Amino acid sequence: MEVPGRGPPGEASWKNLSKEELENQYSPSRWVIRQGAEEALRTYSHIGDEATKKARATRRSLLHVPYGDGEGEKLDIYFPGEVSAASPFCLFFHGGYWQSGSKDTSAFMVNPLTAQGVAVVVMAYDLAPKGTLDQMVDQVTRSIAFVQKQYPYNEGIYLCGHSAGAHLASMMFLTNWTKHGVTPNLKGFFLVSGIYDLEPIVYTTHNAPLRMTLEDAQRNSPQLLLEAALTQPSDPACHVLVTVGQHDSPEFHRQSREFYQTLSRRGWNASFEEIHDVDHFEIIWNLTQKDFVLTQMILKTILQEH
Ligand SMILES: N[C@@H](CC(=O)c1ccccc1NC=O)C(=O)O
Repeated sequence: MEVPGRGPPGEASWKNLSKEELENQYSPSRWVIRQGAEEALRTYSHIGDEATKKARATRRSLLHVPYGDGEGEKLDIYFPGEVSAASPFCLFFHGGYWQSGSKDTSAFMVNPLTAQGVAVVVMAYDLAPKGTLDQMVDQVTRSIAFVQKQYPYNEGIYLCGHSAGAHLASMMFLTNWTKHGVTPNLKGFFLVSGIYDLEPIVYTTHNAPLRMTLEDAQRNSPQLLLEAALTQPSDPACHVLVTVGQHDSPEFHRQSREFYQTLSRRGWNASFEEIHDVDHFEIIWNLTQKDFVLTQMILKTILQEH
């Protein structure tokens, strides 16, 4: 598909980018600085794989728990050492442009969080081309409702998503929970290097398996939906941390900044942090480290509130 008509001159708009430049801006691996693109993607999978093996070997867990009837609708729950149904829960949504990644290689944050009394849930959703954006959003919604029903005495549910996973988490700002029979005890969002306006993606090669039309992209863009919504935050105390890596591309920076601004205007208790000296992948794989600045921000937010 051709990139649509150019935006107004002078306006910093993705519509003024050439097709090649748009592809570049939305290819995170081309922006890593310490490795080549391929090597960065391999390191990301390797660290995810090792972190998951370590989490499964050292933490009490429930693996491949069905949250729905679909074949792919499974999640893993990792518990803190002190077994208590009342701990806070952090749900992680992996990235990979809605077409790659797996819960079985995404337990990055499990060890440092469970060590501090936080249960971590890593969920799987149906990747494209099997799953559509609408289905993935529905799966994420149902996985959260499932955790709330299983652990009604939780001390808060926190959502953390990376890249495409941050998009899926941020669609929850717009969920009407009534048809799910439960309102989750949502206390915070950690949105990491996310995409909140899907329209530019329609014109990149990433859309080949997704097959999003412009309407699909708009219906699934929290940036547009929140701008148009008349809704207020369901819980004004619920904290939203929008973060982006210093070495993420300018378009990723713009997406995060604009989404943070919209959340603030809509009355959400939001903050924005550019994480120093990390790229799109380091920002997540460093969550395996308890001393990483973002791990500390997440822990501080969760532990302050209960
Ligand atoms: N082919 C993509 C891969 C990618 O974007 C990605 C890989 C792993 C986790 C998150 C990613 N980005 C967004 O979801 C790239 O250019 O880096």
